[in-house]
Amino acid sequence: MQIIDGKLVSETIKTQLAEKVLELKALGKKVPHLAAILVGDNPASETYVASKVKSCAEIGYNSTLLRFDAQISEKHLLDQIIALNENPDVDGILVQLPLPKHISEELVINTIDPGKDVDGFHPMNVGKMVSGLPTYIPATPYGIMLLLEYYQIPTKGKHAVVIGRSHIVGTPMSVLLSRNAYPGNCTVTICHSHTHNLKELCLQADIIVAAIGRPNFVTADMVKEGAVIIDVGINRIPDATKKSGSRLVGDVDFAAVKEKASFITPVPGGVGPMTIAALLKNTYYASQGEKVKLN
Ligand SMILES: Nc1nc(=O)c2c([nH]1)NC[C@@H]1CN(c3ccc(C(=O)N[C@@H](CCC(=O)O)C(=O)O)cc3)C=[N+]21
Repeated sequence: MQIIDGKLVSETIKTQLAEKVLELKALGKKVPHLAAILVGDNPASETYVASKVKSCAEIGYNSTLLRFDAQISEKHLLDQIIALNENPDVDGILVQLPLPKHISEELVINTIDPGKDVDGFHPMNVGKMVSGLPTYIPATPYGIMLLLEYYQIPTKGKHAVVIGRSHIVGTPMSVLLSRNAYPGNCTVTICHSHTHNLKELCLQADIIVAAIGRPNFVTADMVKEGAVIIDVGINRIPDATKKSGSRLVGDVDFAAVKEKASFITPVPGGVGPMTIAALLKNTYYASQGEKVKLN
């Protein structure tokens, strides 16, 4: 069994991007600039946005963090996005989700210039991804594809079971795993809350992508010997032994499942850091007027 080191791979990618920034600087060109919008004071969102901004600084990108309180009007938020769309110095725009209930996520995403939509959530970019055209790929599935490639994990003809059908992870992941390229060419089963025979399907899986948002959802009795396990979960659970009073766990019972897996991503240190690395790659492409080409 091999533990997939997402922290290491993300650092490798960040080092490559930092070198590209130095090249741009040497040519007297502008460095990539990511603008992040954070609405409200959800502590998890604050942590994620802070680590995105910190990663930008580490590799030499510019970043702007725009913070608004939860009561911001939808109109005012949309005006901010339009200003970023029109600002030629800004290459990538990220609106941290979830948003307060009075703001339409759909309207917000539709307002972002598709050329600056480094999250890959705009319907035009989703459409391109589904059509197999170069575009910005949502950061979490993109990060997982980069991990599969880095570890040279075989995917052709494999049965991949994706648990969860969100627009951010499960749906794009299933599209990417079934595309005609490497990584890809999997036979994909996408499971969700209405799936009856989840355990049987999982037992047939060569690759399981768990993106449900429930701690210890995938247990050892659901996993075939030698399966590849990708854990997208980020669940904070109470832990009295920790100073913070809580600890981070994924959707997979890591301790038991790792005994059966051929490859497994830990939480933390697996998919999470890769989400940030993939976002930074998208931002680089956006700054160069390019789209992501998955090999
Ligand atoms: N518009 C938008 N784009 C996003 O990409 C987006 C979002 N909204 N909303 C929330 C989710 C979540 N997300 C994570 C990023 C990094 C880690 C990460 O670095 N995790 C570390 C640990 C972090 C910790 O200790 O809390 C790890 O797994 O090792 C996790 C989760 C991006 N998201």
